[in-house]
Amino acid sequence: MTKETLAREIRMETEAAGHGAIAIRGVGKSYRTGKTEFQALGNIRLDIAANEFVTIVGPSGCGKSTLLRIVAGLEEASVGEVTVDGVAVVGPGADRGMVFQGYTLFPWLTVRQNIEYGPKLKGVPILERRAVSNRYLRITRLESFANRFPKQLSGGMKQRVAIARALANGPKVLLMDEPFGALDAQTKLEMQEALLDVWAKEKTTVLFITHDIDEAIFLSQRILVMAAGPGRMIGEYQVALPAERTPEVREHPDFLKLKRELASLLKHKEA
Ligand SMILES: Nc1ncnc2c1ncn2[C@@H]1O[C@H](COP(=O)(O)OP(=O)(O)OP(=O)(O)O)[C@@H](O)[C@H]1O
Repeated sequence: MTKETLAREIRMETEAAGHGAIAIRGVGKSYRTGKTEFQALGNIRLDIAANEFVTIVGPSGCGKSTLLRIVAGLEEASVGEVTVDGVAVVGPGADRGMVFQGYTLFPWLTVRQNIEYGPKLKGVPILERRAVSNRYLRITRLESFANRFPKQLSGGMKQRVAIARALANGPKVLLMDEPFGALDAQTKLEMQEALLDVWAKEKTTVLFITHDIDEAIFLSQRILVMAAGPGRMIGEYQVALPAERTPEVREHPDFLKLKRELASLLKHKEA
């Protein structure tokens, strides 16, 4: 190996390692209502590697959304710090794309205009913007709907536009809070496969929240279980399933075993 090749490999590895790595360091969050203080999150410590797909599950009210909003920079931690590639999060940023439940599309803009909205705000020239929207229309299989308005789309399509719009900003991290919670069962399965496809192509880091254990196992490389009082991590599971998640993976003995373990842990916590 020549010196140049070695230098290039080291550079590539360093760049890959520094692309969307999240560090959550001693994060806590308290809310004050009148004289009472409520601790929504305890002392959360968590490292998410660049390009990792991590899902958080846990009972309602355990602080999943609060944690995600802190990583997004939409809410401030009471204590502790979050960094992305070593840079402290102090507010929302284009390095972190967000997709939430429900469709936060601009109803007065077409699908293409919704996708190009972020790049346009950043002053990306029209031809470049067009190339970006073409890429994400293709990846999310929405090419023939580019000129439709959101109200002319199905729920699954709208959610695909929301994902395409988040990706069009070139985020290193995709933060998803129950993005498929409102979809019917069949569309949800299609969206899960579409998301894995996008993730494989775009190499973003994904932090995903869901109530659906099947969804968590199907999508993730790692699953974290949270409990309330105050919100904290009580379990961590590596998902040892084939990297390529075909529908058959749902019948895999390891899938079913993990499903039973997670269900039992969550049931115990909610009792
Ligand atoms: N702005 C706020 N003011 C006061 N309390 C809040 C606020 N936001 C969240 N909480 C409380 O913090 C706790 C965690 O809320 P959070 O929405 O993070 O839970 P969650 O795990 O995402 O729940 P769900 O699964 O139902 O969405 C809850 O008890 C909630 O009532």
